[in-house]
Amino acid sequence: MKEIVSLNIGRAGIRVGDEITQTFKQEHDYYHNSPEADYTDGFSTFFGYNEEEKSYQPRSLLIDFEPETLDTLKRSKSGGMYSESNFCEFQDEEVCNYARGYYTVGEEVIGQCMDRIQKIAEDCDSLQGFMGVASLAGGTGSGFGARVLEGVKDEFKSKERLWIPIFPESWLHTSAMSSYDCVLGNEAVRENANIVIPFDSRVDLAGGLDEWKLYDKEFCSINKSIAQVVSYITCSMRFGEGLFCNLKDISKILINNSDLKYLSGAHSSKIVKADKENETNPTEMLLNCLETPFQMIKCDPRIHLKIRSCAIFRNDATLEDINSAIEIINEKSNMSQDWFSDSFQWCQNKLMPIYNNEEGIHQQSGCLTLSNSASVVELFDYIGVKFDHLFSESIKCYFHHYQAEGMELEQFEEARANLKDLEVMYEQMEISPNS
Ligand SMILES: Nc1nc2c(ncn2[C@@H]2O[C@H](COP(=O)(O)OP(=O)(O)OP(=O)(O)O)[C@@H](O)[C@H]2O)c(=O)[nH]1
Repeated sequence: MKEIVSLNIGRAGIRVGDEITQTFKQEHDYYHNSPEADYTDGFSTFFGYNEEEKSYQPRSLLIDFEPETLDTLKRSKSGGMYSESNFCEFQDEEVCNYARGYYTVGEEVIGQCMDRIQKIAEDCDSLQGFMGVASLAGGTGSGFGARVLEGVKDEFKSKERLWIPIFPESWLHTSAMSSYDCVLGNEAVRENANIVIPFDSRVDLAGGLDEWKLYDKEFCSINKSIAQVVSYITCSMRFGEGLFCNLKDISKILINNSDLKYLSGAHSSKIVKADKENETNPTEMLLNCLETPFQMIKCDPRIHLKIRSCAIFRNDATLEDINSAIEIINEKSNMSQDWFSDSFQWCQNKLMPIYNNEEGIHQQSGCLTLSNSASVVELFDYIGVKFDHLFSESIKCYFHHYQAEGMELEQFEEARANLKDLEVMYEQMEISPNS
């Protein structure tokens, strides 16, 4: 299968990236002997054989300026999966905000970083693209993440760029300037990625993932749920057959206008108990995916039009059950009949996600929906209002920190105006979906 290079930038990017890697590894180990899975081929999508170490290693680059996150990872249980070639550490530089990450500090090291990415890409037989994860609320994730994404776009023009930006929840902000970083970082993602799957730290996934508690200090539950969603999206890229056999398929199926490339996920799942007592049927799961608590961005999905949408089932339900679930949703959702039949696609993968807790390893039966939907406007509105709050004051709060790094007022105004334009584009599409 064609390879994907993972780029995990800043603290959140590295921690989420590690959770994704662990999830992949667990699934591949678990299904190693399954006749349905092509282990060796599919495993190579995200893992490569390291001749020196004589072992498979994640095809990832974990990038940070502060040693703490990487040091903690190296000491952790999963640390042994990586080798030094996975780490890109630029120590002793405080990044603080987008401007330092993109310009001052970023400028000094982007060359080295791109050399490392180039090297990983050269080791691939047939690279299909990149999958980046970074928070937009920190200087490294937003600013240096933007620089790396831009570099990847320039150097690997024909390759796919799937970006997973993590948007902050206000009380988790590490810096008062996060609202600026978020809008500036999002502007770079909008311009340089070709598929964007945002995660919103405000979401309450408790409804969807009742085994996990949200807002634990170490972000374990939200990181696990992001990893689960990525596991669904890449399932066919790793195990074959399904909707998204490569990154290009995501664009083909869900993006009909390259300006509208933000995809909203919703996920519902249940641990499969031996007695099947707790089992949730596909209709219930699909209906859950239309409810607010199951969304990856905080929104009411029922009031927004979905331009295109798909469902990925990972369960052992019969085709009859899935078809009847889709029929029921067709009647209940806000999709018009014509539009639904043209644009909705689904697939089933019988290899279920693996869930690990103190009681052992379990399979999870679940469903993910991924939609190109105007509901993302609710997220844009949230970060836009926060930005305006800081920026509209006559003193333009904190702007001098960015100016000191060489940024100009016009860049702020442009990023904000482009965010507004994006909102308007989605709103117009909602009014006339076929235009
Ligand atoms: N989902 C998730 N969010 C996190 C995690 N760690 C930090 N965050 C959030 O990410 C935002 C800050 O981004 P970080 O990734 O810590 O910062 P950074 O990109 O390393 O940038 P600097 O620290 O400024 O150099 C804050 O909103 C944190 O609450 C994590 O493991 N998972």
